Order: sequence, then structure tokens, then C-alpha cells
Amino acid sequence: MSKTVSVKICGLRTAEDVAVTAASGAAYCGFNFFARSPRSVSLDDARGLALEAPPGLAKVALTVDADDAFLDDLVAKVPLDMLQLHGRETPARVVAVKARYGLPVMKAVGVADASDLVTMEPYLTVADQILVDAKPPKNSVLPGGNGLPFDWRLIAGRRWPIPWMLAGGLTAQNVAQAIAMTGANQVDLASAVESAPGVKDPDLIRAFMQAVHA
Ligand SMILES: O=C(O)c1ccccc1NCC(=O)[C@H](O)[C@H](O)COP(=O)(O)O
Repeated sequence: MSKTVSVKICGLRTAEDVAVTAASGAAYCGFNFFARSPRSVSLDDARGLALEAPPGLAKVALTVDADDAFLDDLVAKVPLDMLQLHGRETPARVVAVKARYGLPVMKAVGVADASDLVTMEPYLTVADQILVDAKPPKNSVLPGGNGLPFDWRLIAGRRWPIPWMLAGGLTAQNVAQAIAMTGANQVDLASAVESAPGVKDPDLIRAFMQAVHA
């Protein structure tokens, strides 16, 4: 029996991105507020995009080590379903963000070797979800969204007590193998559905979704 895998497409910047993501059957869309990313959007633009998102498409805001002043503004302006913390936020910071905003929090953890799975453990009791992502290369300015996979054998057969998403270099060509190896029920991607950094390609989004559901 085939299983249902939920998809999050991250780094949406235009109304067409949102429309295609929703129509393709993705469960989540991500708005990126890391200023140095080619995928970043302003609060005003994100508000417009979020208001256009149809019911059923969960709106996730990705931030990196954001302070309360920024998050206050973000949550006041943009209707959201989840906060994604993609920096060096501690477990205590996850607890504080959850309490302050009352939104589910997904904590991203970069994986390069088995020690990163130990680093993940304290988050499993405080976050609502974990994003199991590739650790960025040392010279990258982006803490995520580098289009590079990690060694999926590191998490093959691993089960965690809270929902989690697999991310890092997923493509239409490798996602079936990634799901089979890791048992992921949710996947997240940015780079492989772009024709250029920050520019989503509707055909690539549709091809990825077909590969997930094949
Ligand atoms: O995508 C970015 O530019 C980015 C910048 C800063 C922090 C995180 C970022 N992306 C996080 C995501 O949720 C990506 O979807 C995830 O890392 C996978 O990206 P990719 O390997 O490009 O599919």
C-alpha cells in the first residue's frame, strides 16, 4: 500500500508560487525571512502572499536567530500556521517562542554525522516538529537551502516521537529513494524546484510532486 507523504515547498516569493504550490497538492508553503537568502521576502510581501494562500495550505515562516522584536512584527503582520527556526536557537529559545506566540514551532537541525542526531535530542521534547536538514557547507552564507543532501543512511530506521520532515538536496530524481531509505512522511525542499536562485519553476514543482506521489 502506498503511503501519503506531505510536502513543504520553501522560499515562495510570488502569488504564482503560492498558487502552483497549492494546486500541486503541497501541504505547506514556506516564506523565508533570512535577509541574505535569494528567497527572502519582506513582511509586507509575505502578508499579501499568506492572505492569498488557500485553506489547506499551511503557511510556515522561516527565520534564523530572529529576536522577539522581529517575531512580534512578523506574527502581527503575517497570518501563519507555524514558525520554522533555522538558526542556532537553543531548546530554551524554542520553548520561549512557542509560549510567546502560541504557534507550533519546527526546529531545523543540520545533519552531517551521527553527533548531529545527539544534538537533535533536546529539541524532541520542546519542538512540535523537527526539520532534519543537511548541515550547510562551511563556506555557505545560507544555513539551509543549499541543495545538498546528507547521507540518508545516518537516519535509516530512526524514529522520533514527534513529526519530522526530511530536507536537503531533495529532487524529483532522488525523493523516492530518500523516502524509502529514511521512512520520511514529510519532505521539504527549495533549490530543486527553481530555475534560478529564488525563482520557483511551476513545471519543476509539478514534477517533484508527481515523483513524491508516484
Ligand atoms: O532556503 C534558504 O535560502 C534558506 C536560508 C536560510 C535558512 C534556511 C533556508 N532554507 C531552509 C529550508 O527550509 C529548505 O527547504 C531546506 O533547507 C532544503 O533546501 P534545499 O536543499 O535547497 O532543497
